[in-house]
Amino acid sequence: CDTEWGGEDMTVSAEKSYEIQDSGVLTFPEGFVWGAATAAYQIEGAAREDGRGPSIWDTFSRTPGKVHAGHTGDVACDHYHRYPDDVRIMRDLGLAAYRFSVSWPRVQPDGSGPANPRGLDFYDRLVDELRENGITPIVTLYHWDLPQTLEDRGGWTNRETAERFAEYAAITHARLGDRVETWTTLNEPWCSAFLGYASGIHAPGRAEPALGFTAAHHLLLGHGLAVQALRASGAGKVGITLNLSPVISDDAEAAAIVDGLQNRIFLDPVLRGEYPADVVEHARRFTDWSFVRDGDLEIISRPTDLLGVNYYHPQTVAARAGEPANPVYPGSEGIAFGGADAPRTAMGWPVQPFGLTDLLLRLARDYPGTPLLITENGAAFDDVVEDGEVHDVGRLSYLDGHLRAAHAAIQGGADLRGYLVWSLLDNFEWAEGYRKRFGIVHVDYGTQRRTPKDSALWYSEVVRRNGL
Ligand SMILES: OC[C@@H]1[C@@H](O)[C@H](O)[C@@H](O)c2[nH]c(CCc3ccccc3)c[n+]21
Repeated sequence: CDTEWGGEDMTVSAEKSYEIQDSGVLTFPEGFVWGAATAAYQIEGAAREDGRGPSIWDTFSRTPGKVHAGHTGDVACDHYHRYPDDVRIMRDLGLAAYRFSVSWPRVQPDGSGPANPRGLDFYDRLVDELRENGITPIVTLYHWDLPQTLEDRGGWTNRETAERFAEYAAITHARLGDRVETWTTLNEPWCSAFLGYASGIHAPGRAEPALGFTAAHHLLLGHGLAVQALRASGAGKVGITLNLSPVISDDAEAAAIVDGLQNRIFLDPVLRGEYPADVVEHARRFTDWSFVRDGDLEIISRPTDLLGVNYYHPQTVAARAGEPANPVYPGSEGIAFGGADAPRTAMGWPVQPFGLTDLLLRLARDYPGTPLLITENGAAFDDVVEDGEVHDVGRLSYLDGHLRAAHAAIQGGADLRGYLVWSLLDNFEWAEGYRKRFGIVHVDYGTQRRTPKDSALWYSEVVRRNGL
């Protein structure tokens, strides 16, 4: 594959530097962590129960036209009440770990001030249920459900939100830290900033390119302040989860712009303590970066113990004169997106497992010393329940290919510690609502019946064997 990286000469040789083994037995390292991932707003429901306050996704999903068919997270998978059943499914599948997010508006309904004890009580119950079933909890503190009250004050475009986030982190760790060892601060700040504030595609639905950069910085500052708060509270392992995509292009300049806006704008501040110079320059037409204050980058780059990697597919781009900017990549005029020659998932995303190997090897090369954890990888396909079974061959094949790609990266020297499939359950897929299913377990939203799909049964075998 001819993958171009941005910045220094990152061209991966045209010849692959690795081989994805597509047959035979593959064994993962001893202690490799196998699990699944979800997020609060996507599965919990109970949107107004036990004192939970409104989040920007409660507001956004009620805004006409923003979410498919006006779907909301009011009920979702009713996980708030059905979590014992869901934990039992994970136990029966033999999963070792479960990544879930804590709902900030459950813990602090207005995003600040004293904790709502009943909100924390739910996570107490969940963590205890997981540990009683031999499953390690991995907590995401922020998976997009910002308390609406904070958005009313500017949300992530307001620096104070970063400070509120650190307070929320401290409160949550104080309650759960004796039983939760692994914490990630943010899930995908790129989505929060560039889907939420630059393009309006996600909550809070603001569409001003400049705000994407301001929000990105305050999200990163919130990450750094939360890391400080977690360390002060005695946290074990702390990290951040980023959605990262290798960029495939014949045009090095287009590749560098997209790689910078998607990947390096977050990787470099967190792992190198600086914004990439080419991105700073590129964004000058939108922002003067005056929101960056002395000392911010030192806070943002506080040492962490792991990097959560969410990978779904590469970005294929080409230079094309006259192409309008892609709103989630401010300043991308003249760059055409898409065009990968590959099978597609139900999201229209290309199935290109080699992109995961390329990504992991690039991280190992450019950001050495940071243990990696695949915190999300998975696929949506249109599933059908037939006689109580779901033969999701497309998803099973996607997962098989990506596990082989992950194994190739480990063989190539990547320090990959685990893999968490997205997602345990079919759930609320943001702007797509419930029409896109990523779960290895099917959810009938009318009855709330769970049905492990063929991919779940296959994955359970992979976990048992620690390999393919
Ligand atoms: O779209 C599948 C999953 C979401 O359900 C997760 O909540 C989120 O963490 C997540 N990130 C990505 C890649 C970035 C992306 C997210 C949403 C829409 C388009 C791209 C895919 N996913």
